[in-house]
Amino acid sequence: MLRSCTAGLRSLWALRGRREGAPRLSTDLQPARRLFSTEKAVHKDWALPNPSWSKDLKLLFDQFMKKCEDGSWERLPSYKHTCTQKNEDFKTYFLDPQLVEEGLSQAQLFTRGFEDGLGFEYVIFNNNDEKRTVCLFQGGPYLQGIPGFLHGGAIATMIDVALGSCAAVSGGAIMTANLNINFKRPVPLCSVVVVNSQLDKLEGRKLFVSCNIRSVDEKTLYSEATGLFIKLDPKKKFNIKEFHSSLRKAAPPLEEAVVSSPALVIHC
Ligand SMILES: CCCCCCCC/C=C\CCCCCCCC(=O)SCCNC(=O)CCNC(=O)[C@H](O)C(C)(C)COP(=O)(O)OP(=O)(O)OC[C@H]1O[C@@H](n2cnc3c(N)ncnc32)[C@H](O)[C@@H]1OP(=O)(O)O
Repeated sequence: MLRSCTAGLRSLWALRGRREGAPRLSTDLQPARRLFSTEKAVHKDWALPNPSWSKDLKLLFDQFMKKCEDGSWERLPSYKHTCTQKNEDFKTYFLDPQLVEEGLSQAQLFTRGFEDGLGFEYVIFNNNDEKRTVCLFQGGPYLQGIPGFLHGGAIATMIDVALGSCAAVSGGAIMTANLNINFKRPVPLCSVVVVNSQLDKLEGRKLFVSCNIRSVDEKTLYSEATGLFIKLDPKKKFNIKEFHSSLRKAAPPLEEAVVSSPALVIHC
């Protein structure tokens, strides 16, 4: 397992133009490169193969793309910056327009904020009739928890995204109210896993969903989870503008803020 991860890391370094055995560059330690204006204009769909995808991930991707041909399955696109109709609807109905212009200009989707192969590589396929989704996920080296394995928070994030997408297909604008996860086996870093999610029950505004995470050969069950997602009520707009401006008023100098106030770290 560790050997395959090392191989994965080696190919990732190769992709980034780094020679094996070369001294570690200080740039390797820096956070993922941030792009703003150009990417916003391009609206690249990130749920498509890139050179960091392993053979397993590409194979599974091709199999599901074949299933899409008769219309029973569809690939869900994924963007760093909001541009799907669902995201636009969310901003229109639930957020203050001024906040969208000012406060969210640098915002990007958490799971798409890493360079190719280093973080979350995934694609989600949806089967509308069966009310289920399949998420193909390869967790990169920046998602490490215990050496050689994925961080539990990274797994939880992927579960949230997979279950959330399954719920959003039926429910539209939704938010996670509850997640319950059983971590049964550690997930090897850089391996490919399959997250199978399904909508179990729809009760008013409540969507009950569940999923399991398995190895590609289906022999290993890594995790099982259930989630409750709530369809948002347009009458209850989120007033995060007030929250932001009250933070701005109370903001101490940055160095002080980073040390003393976790809320301000989020704000920055
Ligand atoms: C062609 C197809 C295209 C499809 C494209 C799809 C593409 C994919 C798109 C998108 C993918 C999405 C993937 C992203 C995933 C990430 C999501 C997140 O990370 S969300 C951030 C974390 N979550 C929060 O921060 C929420 C914080 N909580 C809240 O804001 C509220 O509590 C909220 C909105 C969840 C509910 O508040 P209320 O005021 O609207 O509703 P109330 O009245 O409180 O609850 C409604 C019902 O739900 C129950 N409920 C609420 N919370 C509950 C809980 N924790 N446990 C049990 N029941 C709960 C209540 O008891 C009530 O039930 P009774 O109707 O009375 O039966």
